[in-house]
This record gives sequence, C-alpha cells and structure tokens, in this order.
Amino acid sequence: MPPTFRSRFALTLAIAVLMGATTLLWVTPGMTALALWLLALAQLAVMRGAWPVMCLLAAGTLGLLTPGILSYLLPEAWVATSTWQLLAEQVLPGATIETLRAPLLTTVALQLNALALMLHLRARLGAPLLMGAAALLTSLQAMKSALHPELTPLLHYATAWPGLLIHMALLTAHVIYVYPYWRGKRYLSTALWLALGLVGLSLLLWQRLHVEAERTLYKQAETRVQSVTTQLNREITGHLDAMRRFARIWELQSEPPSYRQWAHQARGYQRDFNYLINIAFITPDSGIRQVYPATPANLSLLGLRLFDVQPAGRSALEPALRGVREGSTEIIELLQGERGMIYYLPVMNAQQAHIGATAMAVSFPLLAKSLFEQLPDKEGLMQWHADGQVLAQHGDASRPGPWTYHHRVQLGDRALTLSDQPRRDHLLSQLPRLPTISLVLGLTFAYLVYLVIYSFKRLGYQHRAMQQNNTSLQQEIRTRSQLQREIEWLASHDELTGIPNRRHFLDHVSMHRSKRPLSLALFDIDHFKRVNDQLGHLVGDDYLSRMALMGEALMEQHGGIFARYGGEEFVALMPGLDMEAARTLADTLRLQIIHACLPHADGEPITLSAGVVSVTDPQPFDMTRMMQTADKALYRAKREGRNQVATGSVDD
Ligand SMILES: Nc1nc2c(ncn2[C@@H]2O[C@H](COP(=O)(O)OP(=O)(O)OP(=O)(O)O)[C@@H](O)[C@H]2O)c(=O)[nH]1
Repeated sequence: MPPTFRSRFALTLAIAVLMGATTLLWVTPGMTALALWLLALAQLAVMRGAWPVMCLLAAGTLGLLTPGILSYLLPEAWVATSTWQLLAEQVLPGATIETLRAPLLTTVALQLNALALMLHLRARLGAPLLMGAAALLTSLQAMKSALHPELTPLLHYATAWPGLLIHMALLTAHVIYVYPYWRGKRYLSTALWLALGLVGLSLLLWQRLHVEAERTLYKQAETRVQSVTTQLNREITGHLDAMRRFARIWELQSEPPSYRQWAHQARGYQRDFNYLINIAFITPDSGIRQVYPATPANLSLLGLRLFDVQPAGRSALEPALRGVREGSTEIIELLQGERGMIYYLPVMNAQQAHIGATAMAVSFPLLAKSLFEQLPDKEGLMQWHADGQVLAQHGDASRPGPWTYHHRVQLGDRALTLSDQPRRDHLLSQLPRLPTISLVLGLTFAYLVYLVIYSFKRLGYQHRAMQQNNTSLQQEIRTRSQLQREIEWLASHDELTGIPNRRHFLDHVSMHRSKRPLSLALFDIDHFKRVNDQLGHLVGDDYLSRMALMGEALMEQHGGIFARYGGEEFVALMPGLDMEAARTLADTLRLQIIHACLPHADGEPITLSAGVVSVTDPQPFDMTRMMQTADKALYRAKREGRNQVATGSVDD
C-alpha cells in the first residue's frame, strides 16, 4: 500500500471516528463519548502536525479521566463512594458516579490511548505498547459486554457497543498512521510482545480478582438473608414452645379460663413475642371466647364462630379442637385486617377432656419487622414475597444494585421468598480496590519491562552495529597496510623476478660502502634477444626469473646482495670478498646457470658474462667509477667470446 494511500485511509478513519463520537455524544452523553471525541480531535491534530493542539487535547482527555480512575483506586476509607456520588451530583445535577465515569477497562484504555498520542512515534518511550495495551483492554471490555450477563462480574455494566467500536476504529487509525515508522525496528517486536504478554496476564489476574471480589459481595447478601431466615425459624420455634406451655396451663383447672386468668397468663407471652396480635381461647364450636390484648379490634371478635368468619383456617382449627393435633394456617388475611398466620393448639382440662383450643394470631409484618430490626436500612432492600405479593419489606430502594439475591423459605406448607437487593452505592463501597490496584501495577510493570527490554535490545543492536563498523574498519586498515607493504616492496623490488631492484641495491651499497674488501659484479645474459625472438617473451621472462633467483640465493649465501639492474642485466655487491673471491663467486653463478637447463631454441644452454671489480684498503669507494670499471670488464668478457667472467681495476 503506498504511504499516501495509507495516510489518506488513516485520516478518513479518524474523521469517521470524530463523526461517530459526535453522534455518540449527542445520543448518549457520557465520559466515554466525551473522551472519544477529544481523542479523535487529537488524532486529527497529530495527522495535521499540530503538536500543541494535540498535546492540549490529549492532556485534557487525561485530566477528564483521572477522577474516574481515582474513584476506582482510592480506598473507601480515604474517599467514600458517597463523596464521589456527591461530587458527581455537583458536577452534573442528577448525575450518578456511573454517568461520570466509564467502566474501569474503558477508562484505562482511553487513558493509554491519550498517552500514546502524546508520545506519538516515540517507540523508545513505549508508544507501541500503550497502543497495544489499549487495544487489549478494549477487546476484553468488548468480550465482557458481549458475554453479559452469564460470564460477567455481578457489578458489571457493559460499555455501549458504539463506544467500543469507535474506540477500536480510533486505535486502528492511529496504528495505520504510525505503523510505517515502527515497521523497520527489529528490536521493537521482542519488547512489545513480551510486555503485551504481561499486560494480558495482569488482565487475567484482574478479571479473576474482580469476579472473586464481587462474588464475596454476593455471598454477603446470601449470609444476610440466611441469618434472617434462621432468625425466623428460631422465632417460630420459640413462640410455638411458649404457646404449648401456655396451652398446658389450663390442664390444671377443670373450668374454661376466665378473662382475668386468660389476660394474666397471655400478657407475658405477648410481651415476649410482640408480633402475637391475638391470643384467643376458642370453644369447641369454634367460637371466640377470650382474647388478649383487649384492643377494640380483638374485642369485636368475641363471640364470632371462626368456622363461619374465617373458613381459610378451618382445616387447621378443626383437628386442634378435636384434640388430634396442633394446626397452623398459611399466611392469610387475618380478621384484624392484617396478613399473618394463626397457630391452634388443643386445650384440655384437669379431667383430660378437650375443652377448646388456643389460637395465636401472628402478624407477619410485625414478625418481619422484628427480624429486620438488627439490619441496617441503608444497604439495600429486603423483601418477603408470597404469590408475587410483597408481604413485608425493609431498607432503602433507591439506586438499586444490578442483582437481587432470592432465598426460598418453607413456612409450614407454604413457600415464601426472601429477597435482598443491595444498593449500588453500598456494593461500590464494599468492593475491594485490590483488583484495580493489581491491574494498575501489572500495567506499570509491563511498561517498565518494555522500556528495559527495548533499551537493552536497542543497545545490543547499536553495539553490534558498532562492532561491525569496527571490524570493517580493521579490515580496511589491514587492507591498506597490506597495500602499503606491497607498494613499499614494489618500490624496492623488481616486479618480474622478485629480487631487489636498482634503488634497493643503491640503498644497500650506501650501507656497505665503508666495508673492505668490497666487490661489485655486473652480469649480462648472452644472446638473450635470441631467446625472446625464438622462444617468445614468456619463456624469456621465465628464464630471467629463474636466473635472478639463483643469483639472489648464491649472493645472499655469501653475505651479498643480487639485484636486477635493468633489462637482462643484474648487479651484485659482495661486502667482505676480495677480487679473487668475487670473481670465483661470479664464475660459480655462471656455471650454475649453464647447468640450470635453460636452453636456447637450438638446445644450447644459456650463458652469462660478468665483469667484476673490487676495492681494498685504502682505496676509496666511488660508485660511479666502480660501475664504469665493472661495465668495461663485462664488455671485455662479451667481446672475448661471452660465457666468462672478466675483472677490472679501479686504478686503471
Ligand atoms: N623477455 C624479456 N626480455 C627482455 C627483458 N628486458 C630486456 N629484454 C630483452 O633482452 C634483449 C637484450 O638484447 P641485446 O641488448 O641485443 O643483447 P643480447 O641479445 O643479450 O646479446 P649480448 O648481450 O650482446 O650477448 C632484448 O631483446 C630485450 O628485449 C625482459 O624483462 N623480458
């Protein structure tokens, strides 16, 4: 994709995001929409190169989101949920904490995105990681929203899909824009993938801790409800035991109780169980004979036949009146105008004859009130239900939480439900901050790991590059030294034969000029032109080289030097050799060459002529004169038939 097309695509996407965020802000205004809108503007500013504007917008986004993050992070003891709620109401009348803060993952993702925009292309400061982490967090939030409610935490409230999609599009626009700048950085990928792995791990840990924390809240509701039902069972067992004791009192007398006796005994029981709104004596024909307390509502019942006025309780009352067993009604409409249940117990007299039954009417609302008494009323709403009707309730129904705990209780033959719906503020205040702290620490750790690995890899890369430079520099130095040596060698040696050249020879001469005796010999190959002409120049070159090497070896063996003087001429300096020794050495070379099998075209061996000159004490050394004398001697050797050594004296 050509870069221009890529950047145009990113720009279009950013503009689309801005339009989407504007719509979102219009339709469902909230912190997520506002932050996205600012970020989209910042993204456009980045693409237009307006850095100050971009920094201002990104910093504004960070500032907007910071109170939200703090509200998730700071312990309840430092800043209570109610304080955050008050703050929210002051910022926007009628707002709740939720309207002014996005879900945790979305808030953190938006912050990371804002930071990444501020860092722009600076991979060394972690811009790619911030983008990657923002994308991971947004994906997890999307997953949680998609799976809601089965696998999501109890307190979860999903981010609206448009917000998530817009955020993803914004991240994509940013990645498309910056990708070409990061593509070539080899040391980036290791640091990035490792740090993203850590981000993923800290997200998993957060998810685990978060779900656990919210399950604990759910458990608290469960415990609360169970304590109420246990208390209910205890109360029922308690007042039934008391009632049995009460019924047995009348076995001591032969007459049915008088009102005075009845009131005297019943008073104590009614005081202990204040939800007993009526303790009555029922005659065998179901007539109400005595009632306590003597309230107008109770007194108005005297004389009534329960079989007639309360047929719903007949099945419970009849066995008690016949002395067969105790009985109790379901929760029914009591004659006193309340809902409740009535317990009937048989009453016998001293002669063990059934004289009636004791009836105890329990007001369910009063019973429920006594059960709820211990519970705080600000934490939520607790309700008793039966047949879809609320029998009694306790607490505060405002800002209900996202879930209700239900518990079925068997009351006689009747099933009741006790529900507990905690208030959202209560749940938020109870929610531990540890998961959020672990997420923030995890992200920070991943960021630090990224910085360390990135710097380490970058240093390594730079170090390797430097090492490569050093190696090639050393190689260059070696090549140059080699060249230098070759140049120096070529300056002092003959290229064809490899033996010293005339310049080297002259340097050598100046070193030994004071040496006595000192001899010098000039050598010239005989009829060498014929070799070239008849055998070719390549053979001529080969002969020259081989003869040069023989001469060099022989002269060096005797402490002298053998050099090519030019063409097919050689020169030798022999320090310490007098004329006779020098002539013999020159002749030895001549003989070696004859026996070296270097034939002419006709098979005749190649030969050599030489002119030798020598100086002894106190003769001075004059190079020009020495050379002239040796040359003359050589000329004589040639003239006298070649293949011989002639000598000359510098004094002639
Ligand atoms: N192949 C080859 N030939 C060379 C080189 N330098 C000089 N010569 C040849 O050496 C020959 C010298 O010839 P001349 O000076 O006529 O002497 P000559 O044939 O050796 O005869 P005399 O010296 O008189 O015995 C020439 O043919 C040169 O071309 C060389 O480096 N390689």
